[in-house]
Amino acid sequence: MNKLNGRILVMTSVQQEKEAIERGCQDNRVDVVLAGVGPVAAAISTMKALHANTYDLVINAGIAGGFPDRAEVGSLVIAEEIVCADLGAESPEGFLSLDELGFGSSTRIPTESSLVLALSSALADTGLPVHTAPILTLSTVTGTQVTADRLAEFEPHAAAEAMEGYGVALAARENNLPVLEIRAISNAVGPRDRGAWKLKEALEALTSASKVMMEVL
Ligand SMILES: O=C(O)c1cccc(C(=O)CC[C@H]2O[C@@H](n3cnc4c(=O)[nH]cnc43)[C@H](O)[C@@H]2O)c1
Repeated sequence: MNKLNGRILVMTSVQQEKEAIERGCQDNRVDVVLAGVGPVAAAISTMKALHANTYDLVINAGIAGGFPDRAEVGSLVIAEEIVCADLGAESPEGFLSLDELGFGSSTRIPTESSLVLALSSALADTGLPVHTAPILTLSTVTGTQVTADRLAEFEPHAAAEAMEGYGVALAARENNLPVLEIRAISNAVGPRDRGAWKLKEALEALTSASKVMMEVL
């Protein structure tokens, strides 16, 4: 696969994630920028970064919750699609996305499939556990089994949830740029147990993924 000829913007929500990524990718083609937490902060920060400099690819990278039996703690998930999972309306029949409500603004943004394939096979070749699946974006971290089950049913193939992907992807789309989302799983999606989050393992996986990313892109 040809290496990407151009500059890469990596958006990450918190400083620990930024540092983990920078440890893995010391490459002058790459800027790692703090997005803040949540889709709105991420969209605004990404737009600002894209106005300040010229880039050819936008990546959202960080830690995430993994759906049990779909992505284990310590594994990596590469988004084949970025799905905004809480923008819409509740109804007695279940959640209705913005698309279903007919507002015409898609809550699903595809990622760059050739890069997803190249990156996931390179990560698998290095022995890192990697899944390719939709990643959900939510404004609220799931903290109950009821919500976890609802989301797992809403998007049966989603492997992870995080809080920034959709915001970053909207800004990339607005600038006609391809987007990727790469997440290292720190915790299971389910009843809140912040003490059980494996931050060190997830941040190490993020560093390993960043090294491979720079070899591939
Ligand atoms: O407390 C720390 O030391 C620390 C170190 C690194 C990262 C954090 C974060 O809290 C990052 C928040 C970031 O992580 C994503 N995330 C992680 N797990 C989930 C989840 O289960 N559901 C949704 N989002 C998750 C999210 O993108 C946050 O922005 C703390």
